Amino acid sequence: MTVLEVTGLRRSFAGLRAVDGVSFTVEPGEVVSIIGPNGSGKTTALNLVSGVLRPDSGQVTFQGRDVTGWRPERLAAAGLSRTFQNGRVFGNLTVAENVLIGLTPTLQAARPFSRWRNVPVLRWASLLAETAVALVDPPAVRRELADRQAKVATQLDRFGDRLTPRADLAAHTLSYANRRRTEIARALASGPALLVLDEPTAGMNPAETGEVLEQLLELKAAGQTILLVEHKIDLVMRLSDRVLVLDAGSVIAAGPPEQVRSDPRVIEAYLGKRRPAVRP
Ligand SMILES: Nc1ncnc2c1ncn2[C@@H]1O[C@H](COP(=O)(O)OP(=O)(O)OP(=O)(O)O)[C@@H](O)[C@H]1O
Repeated sequence: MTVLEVTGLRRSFAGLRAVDGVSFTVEPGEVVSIIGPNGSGKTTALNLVSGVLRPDSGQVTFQGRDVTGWRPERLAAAGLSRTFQNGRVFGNLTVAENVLIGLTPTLQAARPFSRWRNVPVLRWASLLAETAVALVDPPAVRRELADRQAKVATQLDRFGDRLTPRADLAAHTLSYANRRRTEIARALASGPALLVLDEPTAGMNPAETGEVLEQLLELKAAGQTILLVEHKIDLVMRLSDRVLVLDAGSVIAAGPPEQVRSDPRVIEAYLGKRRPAVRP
């Protein structure tokens, strides 16, 4: 079954068409990258897919379900996790606690009636049940929490010795690259059907970028389906099965990396905009 199907997605800001009729699919096990010049609508497209923004029109179908307009936490529980362009971790929580948060959508014993959270009247019952369980601390919840610790360790180990020795440090003490790794580990913790990454190597030096690329290639080899926005073309070329090129909110090219790279419209979109307007 197609993991993600986006049809005719549109979103304007004060008359500016940031995303203007974008359609694409992501199949199981695929890595699909969205590239394009600055301001072409890449992050807005990710925000529409992951529920951070509501589309003006168009449809988002995730694993066969129409999820258009769903909030990010509901999408996370359904199996769509994402990271953000600037890296968002809770600075005062430890690295392990940050990753633990990523497991919240998968909790069952500790979050009874969590299905009711999306029903306006019943969500209070769900919150009350959660509070009661936290106060009583039954054995099933304790077992679930112990199981979570093991899952956190697995996620941290994914990043070699970058995160595991720092598991108990507050996230604000980490280097920028390690904060980004923590964010990816958190997004992966719930075992998402689709991992959405917004510029996972932004602000990283070439060595750090190469390391994250290797980790993403490992994830891909393990069958993880990924949708990403990225500016670093070498990484996109090595990682992607398909590349989607946006310009001024529209898809101007889509296909395998080599095909897209030599597409005259893509070269024009990139190089045309870099040419100085006035020559001395
Ligand atoms: N919340 C907002 N309010 C107003 N305009 C916005 C908002 N978000 C995005 N835009 C505008 O929409 C257009 C697309 O922005 P977007 O951030 O999606 O582009 P991008 O391709 O991700 O850019 P970059 O590569 O620089 O991150 C830009 O012109 C931007 O200024």
